[in-house]
Amino acid sequence: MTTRNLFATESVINLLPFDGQADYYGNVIEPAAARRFLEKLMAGIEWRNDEAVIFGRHIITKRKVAWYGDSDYGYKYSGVVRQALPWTPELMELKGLTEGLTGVQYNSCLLNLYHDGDEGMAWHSDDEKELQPDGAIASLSFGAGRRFLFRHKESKQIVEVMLAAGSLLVMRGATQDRWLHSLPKMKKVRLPRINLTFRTMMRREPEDRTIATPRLTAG
Ligand SMILES: O=C(O)CCC(=O)C(=O)O
Ligand SMILES: [Fe+2]
Repeated sequence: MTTRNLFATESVINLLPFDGQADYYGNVIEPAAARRFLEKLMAGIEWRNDEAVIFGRHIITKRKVAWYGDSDYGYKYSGVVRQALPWTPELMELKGLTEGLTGVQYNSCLLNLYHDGDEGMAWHSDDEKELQPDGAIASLSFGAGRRFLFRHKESKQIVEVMLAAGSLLVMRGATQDRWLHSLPKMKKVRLPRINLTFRTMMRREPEDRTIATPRLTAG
């Protein structure tokens, strides 16, 4: 598939005014290739509803998720340990592209499927202890353009970006420590969006190979 590998780094913009770095690379995948990736990911990923027990209630989200990674990762969620699924060819290709652009190696990918604008993700930080501290989290978007917000934990300052199909956003350094982020609902959006977040998990002992999934949130 055609991807734009040569990318002018001067067109990368850090969206955050302080306390972190959120590099928006804009579109790194041509529109036609981004559409093909969307179709392949829609059909080829083992999507499942996110679920958890919160305050004793069993919650199932409309949003779907999937977890892929190097062979030996698992994560524990609601008392259930799930294994990372092995990389698909599309995910390997996108991982390679992302690694080339960001200069970081990733060992896992959390995928989100928002069927339409009624689904989103509430404020959170990706600061699970199993993630490499201050490690980069690289987010590729396909399908419907959606708003993505940052909110500073102390000043409450908001930063907004529109995540277009084929675009790359990389959160680095102190970003998770100092800022929350969210994907607000957009009622007018009727088309699906798929988001891939490449992450680096820390290696753990075999009996303790667990990671946390992102918080269960709206959508
Ligand atoms: O869908 C997005 O762009 C955000 C996903 C996200 O924040 C996450 O999976 O932790
Ligand atoms: Fe996140």
